Amino acid sequence: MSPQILITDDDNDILSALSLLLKSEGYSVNTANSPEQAIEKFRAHNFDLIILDLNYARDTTSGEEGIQLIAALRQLDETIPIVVMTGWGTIEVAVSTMKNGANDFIQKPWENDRLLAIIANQLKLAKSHRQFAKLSQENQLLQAEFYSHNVIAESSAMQQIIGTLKHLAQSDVSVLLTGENGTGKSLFARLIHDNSPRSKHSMVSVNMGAVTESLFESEMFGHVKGAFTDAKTTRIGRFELADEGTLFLDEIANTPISQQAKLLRVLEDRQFEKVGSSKTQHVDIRLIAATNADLQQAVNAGQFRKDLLYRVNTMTIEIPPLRQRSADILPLANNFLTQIANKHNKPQLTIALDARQALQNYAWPGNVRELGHVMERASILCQTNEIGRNDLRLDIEGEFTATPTAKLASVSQQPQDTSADLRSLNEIEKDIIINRLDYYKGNAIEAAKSLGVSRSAFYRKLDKIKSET
Ligand SMILES: Nc1ncnc2c1ncn2[C@@H]1O[C@H](COP(=O)(O)OP(=O)(O)OP(=O)(O)O)[C@@H](O)[C@H]1O
Repeated sequence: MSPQILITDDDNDILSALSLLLKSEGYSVNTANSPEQAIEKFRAHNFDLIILDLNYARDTTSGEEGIQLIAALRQLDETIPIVVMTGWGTIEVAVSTMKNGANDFIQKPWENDRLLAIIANQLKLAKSHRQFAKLSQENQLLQAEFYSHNVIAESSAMQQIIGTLKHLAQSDVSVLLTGENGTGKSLFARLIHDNSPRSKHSMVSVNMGAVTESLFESEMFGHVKGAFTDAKTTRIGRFELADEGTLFLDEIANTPISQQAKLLRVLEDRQFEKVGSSKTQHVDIRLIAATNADLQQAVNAGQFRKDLLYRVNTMTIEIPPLRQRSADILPLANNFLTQIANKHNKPQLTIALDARQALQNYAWPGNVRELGHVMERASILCQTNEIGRNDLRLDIEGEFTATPTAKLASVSQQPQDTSADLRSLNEIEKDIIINRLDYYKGNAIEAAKSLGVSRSAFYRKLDKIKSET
C-alpha cells in the first residue's frame, strides 16, 4: 500500500499543487483546509506523514494555529512525521516548531525535489522507529520465554504428529493444540511457525491465563498515549506485534468470558482499534491456540463462546501425554542432560540402567516439563558421572504422590528399596504389568496405553506371564 499523506493548508491552490505532485510520485493524498478538519481526518484515517501550514485564517504570520495543531496531533500520535511549511520570513517560527513536535520544515515556495527528499527521509525514519519499537517489545517477550528448538520425537505417535504439523504449517489454517500441561504444545506451536512461510516474521505468544481482565484490551490491541491514567506512551499490542507472523494464544480456555467477543471480532475480521483510538487497524496473522482444557465442555458450561471455539479449532491436534509414548522418555531425558551440560559447561551425565527403568515406569503427570525438572534436579544430586535411580527422587518426594497418576508411578516402581532389588528384568516387567493392570482395574487397553506399548504387545506379555505362573 502506498504511504498516506495528509496535507493541511487553507490555500486551495497549494493543496491542489501539492496533491498533484505527491500523487505523481505514487503517494496517496488527503487534504484538509483547516486545523479542525485536519484533526477530524486524522482521527478517522491512518496516515503515514502530515504536511501542514503554520498559518490559517486567524492571522498570517504568527504560526500560532499551526503550533496548536502540532500539539493536538502529538497528543494523538507521538510518532507520525510532521513536516511544516512556512512562508518567507517565518523561518524562526518553523525552527521553534521543531522543538515542539515537528520533524522537519520546508519554505514556500518549495522546491519539488527538496520536498520529495524530505518526505522520503521522514517516511524511512518513521519506519525504522516503528521497527525498533516492535523489536524491543518482541525482545522483552522473548526474554520471558525460553524454548528449545530441538524437538525430540522418537515414538511413532509423535513422528506422525510432527509430520502433520509440518504439513499444516504450509497453509494458513488456524490450529488448536490440545493436551495435558507440559506435553510440548508451545514448542509445537513454534515448530509450526518455523516451518511456515511466515517464519521470517515474529511468532508472538500470549498466555491468556496471565492477562488480567482489566488490561486485556491494552495488552492485545495496544493503547494510545493518554487512553487511561497509566498510558504514558503509545503501546503496541500483541496483535500488531504479530502482524505478518503468527499469534500463539496459549491457555485459550482462560480468556475471560467478558473479553471473548472482542477476541472473536479481531479473529474474524482481522481488524481492531487501539484503546483510546477510533482508528481501525488491520492485521495479517496466522492463529495458533493451545489448551489443556476440554473446550467443548467449557462451551457446554457457558464458560467459552461456541463461535470462538469454531474460530480457533479449524484443525485440532492432540499432543499425547508422555506416559503414552514411552519411546520418547529416554531420548528426551538425554536431551535435557545435553542442555544442562552445555549450560554449565560440564561433561554430559549418563543414566544408569535402574534410573532408566524408573524413568520409563513413572507416569509423568507433569509430562515433558516435569521430566526436565527431574533431570535438572538429578544432575545436581548426582555425585558421580552417572545418574542413578535414587538421584531421580521419583518415589520419594511428596509432590509425586499427590495425584492419582503419581500413585500409579509409585506402584510401578516397587520395590522401593533399591539396594535389595536383585530381581531379573523379567520379574521387574512382570511386577510392573501386574501393578499397572491393578491400577486400571483390569482394563488392559488403558494399562497398555499408560506403558506406551501396543495392545497386542501388552496381551503377548500377559500371555507370557500367565504361562509362567
Ligand atoms: N518433544 C519435545 N522435545 C524437546 N523438548 C520438549 C518436547 N516437548 C516438550 N519439550 C520441552 O518441555 C517443556 C514444556 O513444554 P511446553 O511448554 O511446550 O509444554 P506445554 O504443553 O505448552 O505446557 P503448558 O500446557 O503448561 O503451557 C519445554 O521446555 C519444552 O521445550
